[in-house]
Amino acid sequence: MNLQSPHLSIEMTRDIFYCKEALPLESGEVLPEFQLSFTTQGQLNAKKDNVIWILHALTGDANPQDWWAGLVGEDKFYDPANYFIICANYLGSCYGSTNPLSNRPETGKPYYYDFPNLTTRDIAASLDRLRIHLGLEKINTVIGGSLGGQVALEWAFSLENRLDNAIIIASNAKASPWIIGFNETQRMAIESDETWGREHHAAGKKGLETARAIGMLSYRHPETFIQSQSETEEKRDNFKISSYLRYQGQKLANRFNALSYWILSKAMDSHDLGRGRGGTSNALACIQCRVLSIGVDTDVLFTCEESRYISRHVAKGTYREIKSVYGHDAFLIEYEQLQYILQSFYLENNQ
Ligand SMILES: CC(=O)SCCNC(=O)CCNC(=O)[C@H](O)C(C)(C)COP(=O)(O)OP(=O)(O)OC[C@H]1O[C@@H](n2cnc3c(N)ncnc32)[C@H](O)[C@@H]1OP(=O)(O)O
Ligand SMILES: N[C@@H](CCO)C(=O)O
Repeated sequence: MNLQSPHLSIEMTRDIFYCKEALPLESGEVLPEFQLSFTTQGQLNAKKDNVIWILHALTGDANPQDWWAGLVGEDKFYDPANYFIICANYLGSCYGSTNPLSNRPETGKPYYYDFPNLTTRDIAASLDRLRIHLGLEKINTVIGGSLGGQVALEWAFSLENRLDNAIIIASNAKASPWIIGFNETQRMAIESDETWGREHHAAGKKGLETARAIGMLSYRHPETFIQSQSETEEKRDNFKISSYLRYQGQKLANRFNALSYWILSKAMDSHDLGRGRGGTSNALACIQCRVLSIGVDTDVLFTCEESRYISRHVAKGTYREIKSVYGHDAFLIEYEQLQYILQSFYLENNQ
């Protein structure tokens, strides 16, 4: 009797894609070369129709089994036994892809503050280079939340009939002034760090702590904190929420880089699927694949209305909603609802 699980053979592969061809950016600047760190799990099937490409949010990395553990992995909804699952760290991010701390090919020294501004369209274009390198002519699904949803939507537009499904969670077709405002206050916090401007890998680290604390307020909902951070004693100072936000700031600053945060938050701000394409409604109408747009009822950053807008304007759109106390970040937490919504979507479309 063979008691060995077939899943034992499913290992995650970590790799680096080196692109030696220049990448022209929307800003007019050109990246002469770049690298992307990426992971794959599972195998491409004979029909080559089981590619699931996962797109991470602002501070995620190429390992969705880590930050989307309830959805990706053995016996999870996206099980490598059935799918060929790919996730790449974005250009600009500090988890193994070309970012402001990478050496500039022309000088051999880090870019630091000269790293070019990126847009979600540029990030999608860099991912497409990786797709071509891997020889994938067809993608079954691109799926991502927040910044990941913005990049997924851009990529869905340019992939045309090479993509079957785009799943866009807690995201939008164009950054709202509200989102840009939140990101601007976070960049102001980074700028006010006296180390910002220095050519050092830790420049802006203290400012990044404050930036994350501000960001956390927008990633949650007042009710989240009523439930988790309310005081049980009468107090005049040293509130739980204060230590929570300080802790979250330190936790992020210890694992992420302020220059990358700056670049990726700017990419989020400049996101506009309709730029140069006659506006968002025209651009959405050109997307050929099925689009499942998922909102979170308590998301105060990317509103449900922005998610509904996507499904209303694409040719083959579906809207679903997660009910949660967690606000925007519910897409990283509410696995049961996500799984139910995804399962229904694929079943409704006979997949
Ligand atoms: C290499 C890498 O790390 S890859 C990147 C992984 N991360 C990502 O991809 C980003 C996406 N993930 C996230 O944004 C988050 O992890 C989420 C949304 C999924 C969950 O957020 P969390 O911070 O884990 O949850 P939550 O808001 O409940 O905070 C819990 C933490 O706050 C701490 N905490 C809670 N209340 C307080 C308080 N009053 N004072 C101080 N600390 C507190 C808890 O002890 C816990 O600490 P821990 O993270 O060290 O275990
Ligand atoms: N919590 C997310 C940002 C909001 O989508 C992240 O850290 O990537």
